Amino acid sequence: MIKVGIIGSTGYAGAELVRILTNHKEAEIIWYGSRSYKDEYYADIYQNMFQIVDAKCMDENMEVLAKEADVIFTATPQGYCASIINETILSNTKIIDLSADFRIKDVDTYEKWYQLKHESPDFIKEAVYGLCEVNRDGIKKARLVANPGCYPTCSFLSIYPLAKEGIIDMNSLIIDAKSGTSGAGRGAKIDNLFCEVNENIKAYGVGSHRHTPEIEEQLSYASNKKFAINFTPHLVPMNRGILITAYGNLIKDVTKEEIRSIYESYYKEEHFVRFLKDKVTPQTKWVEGSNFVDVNIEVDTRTNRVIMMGAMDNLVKGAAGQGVQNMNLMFGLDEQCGLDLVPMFP
Ligand SMILES: NC(=O)C1=CN([C@@H]2O[C@H](COP(=O)(O)OP(=O)(O)OC[C@H]3O[C@@H](n4cnc5c(N)ncnc54)[C@H](OP(=O)(O)O)[C@@H]3O)[C@@H](O)[C@H]2O)C=CC1
Ligand SMILES: CC(=O)N[C@@H](CCC(=O)OP(=O)(O)O)C(=O)O
Repeated sequence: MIKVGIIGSTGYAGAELVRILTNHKEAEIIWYGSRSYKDEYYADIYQNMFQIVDAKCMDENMEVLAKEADVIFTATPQGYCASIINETILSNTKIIDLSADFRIKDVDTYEKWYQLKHESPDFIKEAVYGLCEVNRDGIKKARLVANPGCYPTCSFLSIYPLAKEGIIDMNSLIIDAKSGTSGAGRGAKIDNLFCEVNENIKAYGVGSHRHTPEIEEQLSYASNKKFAINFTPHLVPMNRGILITAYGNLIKDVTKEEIRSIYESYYKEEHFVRFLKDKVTPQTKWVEGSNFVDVNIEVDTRTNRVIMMGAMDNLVKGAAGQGVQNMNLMFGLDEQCGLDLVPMFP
């Protein structure tokens, strides 16, 4: 059994880790980390876990936890993981960080976009970006995995085959993204109050969202080019889900059928990426509660652009599910272990 500690187990991403790992046959949660609910029963905070989880929350003590746990998930705000990590911890356990602390290789870029001083820049080089579909071999050997961001995961997997094949002008890329409010976490914020979100839709972080450099960096590795994109997220009145619609100018003379066969060849072995049938547009409801990313494309011959679409559950493939997928790889398990989550509908 893999012994798992979760720091931030009372947040939305942490709670989703608890939900998934509770059903994982090879893993056992030994530490429900929380500062605010120390010594309280986890199931008193999340009553959906009544008679399922019979454990109390514990304040984090990384030195002790690192000795007891085989892997620690940090489902904590930006800056936390970088503030606690050290060689002693990493020589005792593995870390899967759900925050952005180790996703961006250039420390100045991280500090500029996150407005935070990075407290452990020495570990950035070692961290493996935990996008299993592209970094499988590195993840298997990693001690520290930077779990990708939710918008970057959905954006990247929707665009990756065309970036890799050099079929679109990367500088022409525009990503329009939408997210449910669980993406903003459980902390009380005026922007996420019912009256602010319900019956409403708005763009935010326009031209300045912190996921922009993460998407650019990962797509630059795929395309082998440096470029700048437009990325505009929107907050929509639903609990879960991310929808991406991306636009790029075609720079090769290819047909839609050829593009479809490229996607099919990239994703035919990828269990969690479902390339949909022609004309079927991805929907957040079709992936809710699951680790799937649904992807499709359309070619607009009138404008010579390809339109790339993706849908995903931000808390599963966008956070906890991807984290567990990484854990499975790091411990030599079947990548799908514990992730046979059938999407719920309606
Ligand atoms: N929500 C989402 O869809 C996604 C989230 N993520 C990332 O996952 C991480 C957690 O996000 P999310 O669950 O949404 O956030 P929440 O605000 O819902 O949860 C944050 C958790 O961190 C704990 N916490 C807060 N401050 C500290 C601190 N200083 N030290 C230790 N623990 C702290 C809180 O618990 P307590 O006060 O009980 O200790 C809480 O459990 C973030 O880095 C986020 O960017 C990534 C992808 C998607
Ligand atoms: C709706 C909403 O507010 N979403 C969050 C992104 C989700 C998240 O937690 O960011 P990471 O994936 O980088 O961890 C935001 O825009 O900041």
